[in-house]
Amino acid sequence: MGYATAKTIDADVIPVIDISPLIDGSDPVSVARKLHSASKGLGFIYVKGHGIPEEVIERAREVAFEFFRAPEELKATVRITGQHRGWLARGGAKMRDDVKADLKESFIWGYENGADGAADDHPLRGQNLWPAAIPDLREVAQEYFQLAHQVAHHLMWGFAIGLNLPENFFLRTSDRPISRASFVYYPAQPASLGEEQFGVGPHTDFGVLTVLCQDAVGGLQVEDANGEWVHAPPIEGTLVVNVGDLLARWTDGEYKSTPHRVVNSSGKERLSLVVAYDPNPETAIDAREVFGDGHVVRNEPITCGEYLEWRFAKAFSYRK
Ligand SMILES: O=C(O)CCC(=O)C(=O)O
Ligand SMILES: [Fe+2]
Repeated sequence: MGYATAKTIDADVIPVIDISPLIDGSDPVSVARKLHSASKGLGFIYVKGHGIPEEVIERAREVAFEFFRAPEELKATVRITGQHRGWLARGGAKMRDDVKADLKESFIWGYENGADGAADDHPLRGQNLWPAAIPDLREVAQEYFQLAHQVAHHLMWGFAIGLNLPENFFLRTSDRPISRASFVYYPAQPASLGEEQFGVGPHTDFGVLTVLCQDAVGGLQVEDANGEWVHAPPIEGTLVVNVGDLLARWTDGEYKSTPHRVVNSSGKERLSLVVAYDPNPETAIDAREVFGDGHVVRNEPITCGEYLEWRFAKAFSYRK
């Protein structure tokens, strides 16, 4: 198989899990068991029954396309800040030092706490930037964020149940979450760009949990247990949720954060809505709290905020 090609997915590798019995409280335990077993596998899950209305997703995609297709001068009015808010132009993200920069562009914003706006108490968050020329973007983006963030909350609740922990275990310090969201735009990628060019290069996600809404175009690939790339094609009505490095660390490797990448060879533009869920920055990521004091940790405890700062500094040239 050539470079950047991938195998067809096997349903056991990335299962589809209906989380509505977790959300409505009718059968949280059976959902939690499925989440637990998927997280110990590849850590990628198609989530259905998530409750985000299709109209909200459609509106978010429309406004995101309006932004990305706008002239550079407009996008430059919200150029990315040191606190990782705003427009990250093509070439601004590199998943490893020895690879080509990603082809994607992103618009990134952070969690806002009602009328107070976004907190400004950590190097990785601060005021959001909204383009004046696209007045709908703010409301539509926030609406999607709130709903996807709620899905992340339900899932964290489910993971805690699956690990036999108190159900609010992962959410004890999440009133000022450092969660952020992005609209991610992948231009069509002609083969002439070469086999080492990716929409987003192979990487694992830094944070606790990622909630991804891909469109119908396809292009996401996940590395399976044999080190082969498998397609994670769009499945209508589902979100793709994946365990990030911090949740893997919190569970001392029991839950897996698996490399993935995007190759958009469709000939069309592709758009993803991404919410990265993380709790308050001071949250201790300490596997002893999960497995008990007697547990010998493989990964030293670290706070969520310290860990993210370290990872962001490595990945984004504008922060160097
Ligand atoms: O757009 C996608 O399908 C994947 C995006 C991704 O991996 C990320 O934003 O971390
Ligand atoms: Fe990712």
